[in-house]
Amino acid sequence: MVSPLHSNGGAELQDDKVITSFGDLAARPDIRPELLLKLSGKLQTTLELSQLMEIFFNEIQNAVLVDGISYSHTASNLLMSIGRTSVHTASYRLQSHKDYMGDINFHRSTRFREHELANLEGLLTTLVYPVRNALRYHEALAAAFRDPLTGASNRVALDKTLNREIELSKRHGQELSILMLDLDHFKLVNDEFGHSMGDKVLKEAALCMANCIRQTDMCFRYGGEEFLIMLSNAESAGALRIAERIRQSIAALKFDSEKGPLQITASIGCATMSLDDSMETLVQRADKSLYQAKHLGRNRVIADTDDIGQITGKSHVR
Ligand SMILES: Nc1nc2c(ncn2[C@@H]2O[C@H](COP(=O)(O)OP(=O)(O)OP(=O)(O)O)[C@@H](O)[C@H]2O)c(=O)[nH]1
Repeated sequence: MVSPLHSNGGAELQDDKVITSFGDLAARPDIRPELLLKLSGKLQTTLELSQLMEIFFNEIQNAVLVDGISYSHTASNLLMSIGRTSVHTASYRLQSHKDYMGDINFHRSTRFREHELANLEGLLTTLVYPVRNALRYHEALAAAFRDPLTGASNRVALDKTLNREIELSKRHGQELSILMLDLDHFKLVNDEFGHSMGDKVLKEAALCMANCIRQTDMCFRYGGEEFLIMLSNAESAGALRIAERIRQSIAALKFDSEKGPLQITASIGCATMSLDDSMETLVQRADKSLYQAKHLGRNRVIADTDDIGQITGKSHVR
């Protein structure tokens, strides 16, 4: 089902003219079945949403000229646009039974005529099932890269992402830092408060990390109670500030249980990329700093700030 949200909206409507390059609109036939068939066939060739939208955008030009298309599905964090935006917009919601499948906007510098809107609606019906399949594919992919307990990205995602980010940072001469974080004495939480409290603590701690970093940064569950946080565009002083913010916000968490209140702490090791770093050496240095933080008494941040891989023992605690 395709539901129109509104059409030709916006404060800047300029005219109501039929665009001349479209020829004689009155004589133009409605969408031919062959076009729908061809479009449907092409839309079945991919499960990538961006490719679907690109195919759709290119193919519909044969029936209705549009300057651009934008598509969004907020719950899946999907937002994409093809072509350019313009003052006139026709907006539709894609829905299959009760499944919401996103909003699509058509943009054009001239107003859409009624029969063009009817044509767009006809064309949109070919998009509904391909978009539904693409969304399912996207969800499956996202789930494969996410740790189900904490919602943080998993190790599979880490290998892909951190390697790429290191390469990009080197190419663009940008700083990159990582934090290795380990919850302190976490075994005691499980042993004294039970495994489900342990799980709750892990979830809340992961939320703290997510809330302390930028959208371009990423948090990965590295192992049981160990996390790796990738800070793009962050030099060592910035990374230390973020690490300290995370440490404090985890230390401020309060949990209630039948066995009484519970508070936890975390130890964090920081490492900032140098030009000869690989993913392995960068992680190793952060890990060494983390080890040092544990060794020095936990609940602290230690940075490996030099280029030769020695731990400086720099501690920033409270
Ligand atoms: N509840 C819960 N516990 C987990 C999970 N993954 C790992 N753990 C537990 O985390 C604990 C980690 O214990 P240790 O490696 O000894 O570390 P620690 O007690 O935090 O001690 P330090 O790191 O030295 O401060 C183990 O008891 C694991 O069973 C999980 O998904 N849920």
